[in-house]
Amino acid sequence: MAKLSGKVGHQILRFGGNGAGQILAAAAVVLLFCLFSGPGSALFPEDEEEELLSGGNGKDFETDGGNEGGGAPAVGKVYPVTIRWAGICCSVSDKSNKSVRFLLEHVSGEAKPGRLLAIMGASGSGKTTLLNVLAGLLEINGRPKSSKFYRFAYIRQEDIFFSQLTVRETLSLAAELQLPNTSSPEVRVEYVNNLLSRLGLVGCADTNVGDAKVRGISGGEKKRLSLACELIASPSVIFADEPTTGLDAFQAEKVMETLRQLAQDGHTVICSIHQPRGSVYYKFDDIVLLTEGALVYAGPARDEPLEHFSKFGFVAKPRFPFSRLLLNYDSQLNEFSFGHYIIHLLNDNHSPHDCPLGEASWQMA
Ligand SMILES: Nc1ncnc2c1ncn2[C@@H]1O[C@H](COP(=O)(O)OP(=O)(O)OP(=O)(O)O)[C@@H](O)[C@H]1O
Repeated sequence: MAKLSGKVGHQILRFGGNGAGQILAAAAVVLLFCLFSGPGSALFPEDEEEELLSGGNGKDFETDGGNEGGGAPAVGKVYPVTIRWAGICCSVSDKSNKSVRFLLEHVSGEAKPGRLLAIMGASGSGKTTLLNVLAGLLEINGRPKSSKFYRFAYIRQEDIFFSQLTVRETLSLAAELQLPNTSSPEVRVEYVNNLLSRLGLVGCADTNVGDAKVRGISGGEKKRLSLACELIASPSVIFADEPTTGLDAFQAEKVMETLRQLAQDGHTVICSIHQPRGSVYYKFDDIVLLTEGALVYAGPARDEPLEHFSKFGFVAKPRFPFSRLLLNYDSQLNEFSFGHYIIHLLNDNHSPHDCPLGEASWQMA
């Protein structure tokens, strides 16, 4: 069984001030970019990790494709990577080590290149925990976090930028630090222009990023700028933790459309999401549904989960054309979001502990 070793991640740092302080702050930002934003996400094979991690149920975490020849892949080239996981467990113990709480129990699934996978479930169901396990930020089945055979990007809920740089300056700085020294300034400028265009950031390219005090670009633009900075390292896999949190419907849809586009460009994209609107939900290719750390569905998105659950006698009614299946639970109308729909099913008939491998274990009482 896994022990949750705590989250490993980038630090959140803010800089401000004027004059010399500003220059020092900018220098600090450059240094921090080197430390935290460089091709740091790009991890390459270590001999001891060539053997795939193995748990009680056999292989529990496995990747196909990637950088098989070893060494860094060429900049700009995205190597297709499939990630499969089975029997993932994750637990935390209290300080005295007397009681153990399972955050994930025997969770399985698959993420493929060219497809956008959403990890869905109610608040506290284990979405971020699973994302962190898959991204190698937590221990897996009691073993230290694994090295990856491929480049990956992790987009956090909080966006970390130097507020007084423009979008173009932010990307140029990231490109300066991440592209090989051999690339000429002209190549880097063209690279940045391409990224601005690909991520829909041309219109705000010369706007300051801004912060809570000084208005800058919108939340959705910040999220797309985060993606743009990460894309410089040509990640095979993109992890995004709740990428639509805090965004209005329009911006949320634009961010998800960008992620869908990146999947179509060959990246394997995995995001966690709490309660997507119908218009966002229909961008997903695959979903993993969790409740209380247990898997209740892993497979194609769209109408297939509904068909799956209808086999067990559960039917969700549409309310709006663009948000069917995906509403908050409304006891008067008896309509459910996916998360609540599944919790209802579990509470009535099962405990999550009866659900080791999703589909196979689902039987109506
Ligand atoms: N380091 C930790 N120590 C103890 N409990 C933890 C730890 N990390 C997560 N948890 C607990 O595990 C459960 C799942 O957390 P997680 O953040 O994965 O949920 P989530 O589905 O992403 O929720 P949300 O949608 O609210 O972000 C929660 O009850 C949380 O309190």
